[in-house]
Amino acid sequence: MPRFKERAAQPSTNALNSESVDPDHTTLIAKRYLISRKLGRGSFGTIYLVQDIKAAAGDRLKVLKEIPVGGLKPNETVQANQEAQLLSQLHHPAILKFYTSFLERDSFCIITEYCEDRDLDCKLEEQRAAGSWLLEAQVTEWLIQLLLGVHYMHQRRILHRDLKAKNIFLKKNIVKIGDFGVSCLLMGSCDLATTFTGTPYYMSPEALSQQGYDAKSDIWSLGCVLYEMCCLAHAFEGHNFLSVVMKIVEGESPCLPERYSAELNTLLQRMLVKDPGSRTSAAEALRSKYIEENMQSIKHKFSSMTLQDRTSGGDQDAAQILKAMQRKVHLQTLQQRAEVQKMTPRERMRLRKLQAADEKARKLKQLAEEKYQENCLRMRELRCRHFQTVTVDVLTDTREERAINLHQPAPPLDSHSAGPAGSVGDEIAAQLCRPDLMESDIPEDPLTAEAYYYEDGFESCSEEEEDEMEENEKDMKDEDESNMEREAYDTFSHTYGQDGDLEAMVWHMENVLDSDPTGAGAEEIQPSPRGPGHINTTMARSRIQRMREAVTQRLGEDVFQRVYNYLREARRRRESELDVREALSRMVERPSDCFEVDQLLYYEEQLQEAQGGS
Ligand SMILES: Nc1ncnc2c1ncn2[C@@H]1O[C@H](COP(=O)(O)OP(=O)(O)OP(=O)(O)O)[C@@H](O)[C@H]1O
Repeated sequence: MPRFKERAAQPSTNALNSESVDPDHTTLIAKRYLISRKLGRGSFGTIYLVQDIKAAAGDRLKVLKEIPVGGLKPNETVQANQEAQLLSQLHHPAILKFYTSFLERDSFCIITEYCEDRDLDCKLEEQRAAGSWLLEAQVTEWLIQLLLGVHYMHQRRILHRDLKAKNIFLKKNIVKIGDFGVSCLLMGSCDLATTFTGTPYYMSPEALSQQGYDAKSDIWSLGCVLYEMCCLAHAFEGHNFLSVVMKIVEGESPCLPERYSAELNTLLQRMLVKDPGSRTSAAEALRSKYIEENMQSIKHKFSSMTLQDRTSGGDQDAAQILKAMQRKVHLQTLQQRAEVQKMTPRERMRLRKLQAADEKARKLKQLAEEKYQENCLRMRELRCRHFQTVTVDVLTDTREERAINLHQPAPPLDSHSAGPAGSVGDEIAAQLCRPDLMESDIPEDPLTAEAYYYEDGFESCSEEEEDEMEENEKDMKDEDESNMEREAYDTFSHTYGQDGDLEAMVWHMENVLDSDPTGAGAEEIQPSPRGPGHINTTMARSRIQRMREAVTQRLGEDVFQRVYNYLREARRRRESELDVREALSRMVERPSDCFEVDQLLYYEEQLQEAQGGS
């Protein structure tokens, strides 16, 4: 029984069960997310629009994907959290931002960016309904963004496994691929992820014939999306699950209609090559002449759009200057980066240590300055108060007492604090200030504080430590690059809001266009095959259960059971597609409605096999 139904029975305690459960929208999830409304239901869980009350204004709308997981084992949770941590560190304008994930009341929750313009599937449906086509310029613009996003993820060894129009979102005409890397995170085992998350129409021949899944399989799916953008229909259609599978594995790849250029069609053919070894990669596709030429013009278009936005209602010169400054900062960063890359690992490590020391010294100096100012203020106050006391004493004390007060200064504390001819007030103030100094151990003088840190901290790094650190050099370099990307992305998105995506896209296009044209160093790293991995049968079962419920609802309990029993036997007897279609048309009005029953049987078979093999 899925969680949602269980939850509906106890509305007062759950915010995640339906649109109406939390009418006041007052229940906080994970202490920061307020449900605004339900967006839809997917094959794994339900999607909600939420308000992140801890986010900055203007950045509050996010999406919560709630996936019922039942009793996940602790090791499954740990693995999911590690994967989630990795995904949250990725930043690309064409990749739907994955913020975080957590477990809440037996549900695995994922928080992502919200795309108000819905998904590509909806967009294509609108075109179909209006009887119109997408212009090639629009198709190419989206395709380039998709290739950039896929290339970025493949370089980081992350596969999608379920690329389809429904997983591509639109935000102010920028496309964003959702659920990248999420299938493995949910399924625990990547093999099982391919089987249970892939959508048949987009699955590659090698994935369907169980010959493995790699980066090229994602490219096949992207080819299917390209075809769909041009023809508003699936690249491989069929009346039932098996006929679609047969067309993908054995049939001819379709061509684009003549209203699209031969170059775009050639690219499609390269993406739909049956043999994954001969199929194009995202990096190769991005280096093709057709894509490069279009990328140049899209880059100029995006650059001028951001410039225009900033100039509307503002000073054009200022925007030009801002743009030039941005470019300069970008170039300086690249230049500095190039210089750093020329250094030996040891030099780079020293530079890093110096930079870290500089930063700490700067902070200490700032702290010392603040303390210094604070002490000066307190000294002035004390002097002032003492002066008042002395004045009062002068009026009230006896003559002898006055003599002690005025002519016998207190013994100096030490040469440092007493001062050459310190007055009584100075001495008392010094005495009172001293405990502060001893307490913090930070020299009062800002310059001394700076030197103090270098003496104390920097030299304490031994050569052995340096050697050890050198081993981590590559990891740190990768981290640096990823930090740079994140900083660039954060700067773009925080400074320019929606424009940030355009700016970031231009930045990524420039990187691809400026990269070595021979392709050296641009090779995509094949995603690392994971070990056998445990099989998250809970997720697979939950996926099957949800599918069964959805089909039963559509066909009705009785019809579903009849179709299910018939298809199971027919598949076992290997009946021909024609016989199956005829038999199904006697049971239901539209045999195509049984597509998912077929798929369900396939899933059940796969799960049984996986369990037997695990
Ligand atoms: N980040 C998002 N921004 C806006 N709408 C979203 C977002 N994520 C999902 N949706 C919407 O929520 C609904 C369900 O989405 P979800 O991705 O779970 O299901 P799906 O794509 O239909 O199926 P599957 O689970 O097989 O991918 C869809 O209508 C989708 O457009």
